[in-house]
Amino acid sequence: MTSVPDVDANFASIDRLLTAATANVPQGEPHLVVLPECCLFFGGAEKAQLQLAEPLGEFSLGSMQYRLAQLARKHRCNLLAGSVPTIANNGERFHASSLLFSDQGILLGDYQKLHLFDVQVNDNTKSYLESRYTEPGNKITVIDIGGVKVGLAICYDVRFPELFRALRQQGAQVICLPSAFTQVTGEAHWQPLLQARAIENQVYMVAAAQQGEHVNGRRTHGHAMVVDPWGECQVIKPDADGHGLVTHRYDQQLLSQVRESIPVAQHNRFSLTFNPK
Ligand SMILES: O=C(O)CNC(=O)[C@H](CS)NC(=O)CCC(=O)C(=O)O
Repeated sequence: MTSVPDVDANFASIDRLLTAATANVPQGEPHLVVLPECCLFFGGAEKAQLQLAEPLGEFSLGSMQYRLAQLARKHRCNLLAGSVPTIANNGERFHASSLLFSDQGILLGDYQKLHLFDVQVNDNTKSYLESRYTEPGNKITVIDIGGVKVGLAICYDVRFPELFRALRQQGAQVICLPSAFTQVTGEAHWQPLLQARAIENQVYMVAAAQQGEHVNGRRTHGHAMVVDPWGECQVIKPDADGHGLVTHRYDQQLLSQVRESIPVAQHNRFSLTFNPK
């Protein structure tokens, strides 16, 4: 997507994309659609995201969350909304939350971005300070969808392989990575990072992405793709307005075969610790 700082306009784009994404899905098969980071609001003032933030809908859904749930029901797909703002610290900050809705519109799980992008980049933005308004999360999330374990991570998280190893150790077979990579870092690092995480953990990486030039002049890299556990990539072909989708079928046999032939989980001699602050 090339999301804009206009929630309604992004919802209209998502509705159109979901129509296309679900057109050829066989009845009764579990289907997961992954949207990019900041799918509902991107390219505006960062502070605006704070104003949009809703409480995490554990008991009742906020209005953006409700609309996402309705879309999941309408299109009969499990829907991962890559990072929407949820309230943190009594409204002083927000979490970049990934929310996973079932095809019945039930909130199945959530994840808050753990690693924040406070980074200097040689582009027209120069200096990114995500932690200005965003509160990092403190948990790891793996969710079962139709018998397949789906782990969640967001964008800059992809540079921290320990998170992905932890997700694999918690059973992940698919890892979703909604992203808004910068054009400069994306050109150099996006695909090799995705392939590395897929190959070393023997998982599918489903990497949705913002792409193109946004209203505030920010440029994102795009090249959304699915990488299979062998490292093979299926890359998106966006249409003229920068939107697009790529579809891939989950192959349990391929995953098992890769894990059996190269048993890294058994050979690994390191153990992990996670320090939530
Ligand atoms: O700020 C927002 O509105 C939404 N958030 C983002 O776009 C985030 C944080 S600025 N982007 C990234 O994490 C890019 C990572 C990246 O490009 C890399 O790791 O190289």
